[in-house]
Amino acid sequence: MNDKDIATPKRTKALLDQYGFKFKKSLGQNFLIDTNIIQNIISASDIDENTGVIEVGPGMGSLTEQLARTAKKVLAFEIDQRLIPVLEDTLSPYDNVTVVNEDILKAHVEKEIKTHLQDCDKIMLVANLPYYITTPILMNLLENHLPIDGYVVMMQKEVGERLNAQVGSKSYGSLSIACQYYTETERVLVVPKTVFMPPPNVDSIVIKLTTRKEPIVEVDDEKLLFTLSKGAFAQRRKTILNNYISTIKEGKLHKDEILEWLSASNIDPKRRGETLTIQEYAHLCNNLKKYPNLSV
Ligand SMILES: C[S@@+](CC[C@H](N)C(=O)[O-])C[C@H]1O[C@@H](n2cnc3c(N)ncnc32)[C@H](O)[C@@H]1O
Repeated sequence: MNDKDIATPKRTKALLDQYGFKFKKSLGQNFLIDTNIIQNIISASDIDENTGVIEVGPGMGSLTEQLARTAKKVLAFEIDQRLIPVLEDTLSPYDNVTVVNEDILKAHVEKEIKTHLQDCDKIMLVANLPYYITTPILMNLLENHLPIDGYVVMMQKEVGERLNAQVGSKSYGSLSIACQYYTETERVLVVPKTVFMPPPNVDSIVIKLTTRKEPIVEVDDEKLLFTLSKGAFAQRRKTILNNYISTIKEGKLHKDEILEWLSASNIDPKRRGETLTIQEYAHLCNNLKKYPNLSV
């Protein structure tokens, strides 16, 4: 770190003035202005000179420049065309960074990894995410089984708590199940609003997700596992039976079969979705095929 780092109020303001840049709230533009937080993110990421890093939303390059100093290569996706000349300027000292001016939800990420990061031993995704699309970004990358070993990502605190929630807790839901199916999750640090320009309206958290080498549960159909866990939380206060009566096609007609399926999976129909472990959802998922009338 040095006094020319981008992640300081002084340098960030100077860049904003130089480029006449105005933040777009709709793109989740809250830039980091604290080098300590960036250092914490980098340390949690276990990056070394053989690591390839993917960054979503480099902004003006505050995190990117520190990643470029630590990793072998950085591949950054930035949707906002106005930031491209700023990044060309701020990242000019580094020849190991590629900036792709694309929407991360539309980009062909796997192809870009093959083109730019194929000679890296390990690939990490490290980002201060645009909060309005945290879940689609992560789910898209996880569901497509991209070759990413882990993720260290800043997001809205409430969403981070849902990703990392344990069974039975208030934040536990279908997002916790989906994330924990693919990764081991860990809370890194809670971040105050004051380290951003402009400060966001919500608190933030950095979460680390380590991709599992082997799935935590064996299921015949991953999508069905997530559909069933979403269905169980359709109305949090309802029992699992009542939620499945409404989410399963013609569930009212086939209530007895739903009861049979729950019983064959050792699930008490009066339980609520938040009390079921991922192993129990996997049971439900693998048993469903025995009940041809029950489709979701
Ligand atoms: C929270 S800011 C982080 C900026 C910078 N990394 C920092 O920490 O200072 C989110 C960044 O994501 C970019 N962004 C928003 N939506 C995006 C998308 N769909 N694809 C790629 N980048 C996006 C924004 O333009 C912005 O630069």
